[in-house]
Amino acid sequence: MSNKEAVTTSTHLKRFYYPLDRAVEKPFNWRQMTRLLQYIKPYSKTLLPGAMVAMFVSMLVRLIVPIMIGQVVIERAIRNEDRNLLTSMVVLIGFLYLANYIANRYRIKLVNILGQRTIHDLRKQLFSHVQRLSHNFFDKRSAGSILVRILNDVNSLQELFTNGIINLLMDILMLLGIVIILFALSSQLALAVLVILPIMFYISTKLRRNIRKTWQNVRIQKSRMNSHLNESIQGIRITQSFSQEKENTEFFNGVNSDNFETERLAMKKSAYFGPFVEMSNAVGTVILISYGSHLIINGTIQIGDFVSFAFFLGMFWEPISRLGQIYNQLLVAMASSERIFEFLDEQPNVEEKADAKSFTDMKGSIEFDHVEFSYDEDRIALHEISLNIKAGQTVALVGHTGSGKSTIANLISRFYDPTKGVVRIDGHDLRDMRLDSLRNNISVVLQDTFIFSGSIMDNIRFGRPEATDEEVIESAKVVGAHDFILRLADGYHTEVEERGNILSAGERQLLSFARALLADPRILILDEATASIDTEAEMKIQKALKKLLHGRTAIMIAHRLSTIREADNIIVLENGKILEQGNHDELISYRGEYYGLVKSQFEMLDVL
Ligand SMILES: Nc1ncnc2c1ncn2[C@@H]1O[C@H](COP(=O)(O)OP(=O)(O)OP(=O)(O)O)[C@@H](O)[C@H]1O
Repeated sequence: MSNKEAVTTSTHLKRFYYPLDRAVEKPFNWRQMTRLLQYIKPYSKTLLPGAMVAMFVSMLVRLIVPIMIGQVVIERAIRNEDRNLLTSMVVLIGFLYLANYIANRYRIKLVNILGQRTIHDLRKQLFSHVQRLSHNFFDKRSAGSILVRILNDVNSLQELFTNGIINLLMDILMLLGIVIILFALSSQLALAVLVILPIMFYISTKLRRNIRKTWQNVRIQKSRMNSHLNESIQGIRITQSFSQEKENTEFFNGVNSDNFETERLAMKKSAYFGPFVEMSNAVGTVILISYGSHLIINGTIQIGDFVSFAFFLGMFWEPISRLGQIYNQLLVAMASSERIFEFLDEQPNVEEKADAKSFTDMKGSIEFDHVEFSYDEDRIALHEISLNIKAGQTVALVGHTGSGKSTIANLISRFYDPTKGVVRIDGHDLRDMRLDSLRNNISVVLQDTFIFSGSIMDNIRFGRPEATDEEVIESAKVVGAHDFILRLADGYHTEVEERGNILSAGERQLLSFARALLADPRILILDEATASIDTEAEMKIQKALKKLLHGRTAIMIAHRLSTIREADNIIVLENGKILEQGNHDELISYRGEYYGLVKSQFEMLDVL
């Protein structure tokens, strides 16, 4: 089955399929390989030397023993019936094999630790780097595709780091050693036996390439299945609410069957390889026996050499077949590492200057000075925005969906930099300031509050990890969350699973207020939650809000008139431009867009 076939079997599943992560392997590239090897460098003085010594010991034993058997045991001890020599040789060979066993165990242990450490380091570096990247990086990618890189791509390097690199070295040296010895023992016999090598190489390369392709398909299918599962579980509530379980199951069955089919094919093809290597071995042995015995009879070689030769020939196919496997690993590693390095080379758009200053005692005045911004080159999200927000003021941003409200909030937190113009806080251009000192002074409360898995206590403490339990409880009391928290099974220690599904929308909102209050920011950005909250909860939230806003600069993306009315300044946006601004009374008397908005809300209430 070709790549294309495998991918299009379930065409309805295109959405679970990340084009970025398609290439499963890439041609070998030295520059990339050198970069990969850098990850082993920290262990070049600790784990690597031990593994190399162990590898050499084991190689030496495996090369010496067959020679000892041929030259000493057969040609001297047996031929001369020297029992003493025979006994000491048996003991010596026994010891050598024991040394080989110890060296192998030691090598495997060290190489495993080496592989795991490098993978651990790489994943750590990748995660902390990705975490620092700017919002625009995440805008362009699905969470699934980022997940695939941090998990699957890094995993696929593990095999290379654990066994691949050391085995590669060992197999190349071993093969070289065997060929030299075979020719030294009998060049005639070596030539005769190795005649099948090019044929075997040709067939095995073809076979391997074919097998590799089928495994590529398996990986693509697995990646799709992961993505589908991820989306299905995350979106289970929507699926159930639209009664789409049956369709969803059909989707899953589709991917599952594709996965089964490709895996079955891959297994079937892989099963040819082992017997093929054995077959080559058998052909080699037949040539060895027929031609070798002829050479013994006419006295060209001795029996001892013949026996050693047979031993080495038996050892010859193993490194050859393993080298093919390592080559595959290398190609897969090339594709994975290219994607990993692409992430690592990605620089945050929002950069911090080397001499960036910190805010000390931020007051919280905000200024937009002729700010223009676009997410994409072809669409401007904010046009020439100029506004002044005094420290401690509450400003409501009002406007139709897509008018640019969240964009303004994003620029204040410096999740993006303006394309033109300057955003200032306390008179400082944000681009001159340290990001942590800016964001430590800002709390963002989003409409869809993100609750992390952990206890209620941990979740409130998120913005200020050093806060004491008493401080957490106090902030929950201030925003009126204390009562509902006490009603939960374990109070503040109740475990809320990822996204806080056990809490109601209003409770989640109160929790996020407590979180914001505890962080004690100078600037608060609130994306107002609306629809899901009943009147009683809304009143509670309004009360909580008052406490939260007290003494801070607040930017509210407001939908409810009750909130907007209280704001010191209301900014009405349309298509990224400021249409009008002023307080409620001023804007009502102006009878513009805002007036229309208020009127339509009242009309709606009348209808109700
Ligand atoms: N990450 C993004 N990448 C590209 N375009 C974006 C992105 N976020 C928003 N936009 C676009 O920028 C414009 C302003 O969006 P913004 O989110 O600021 O609107 P909003 O007023 O907050 O809308 P809403 O009330 O629906 O939240 C819209 O046209 C939107 O499509």
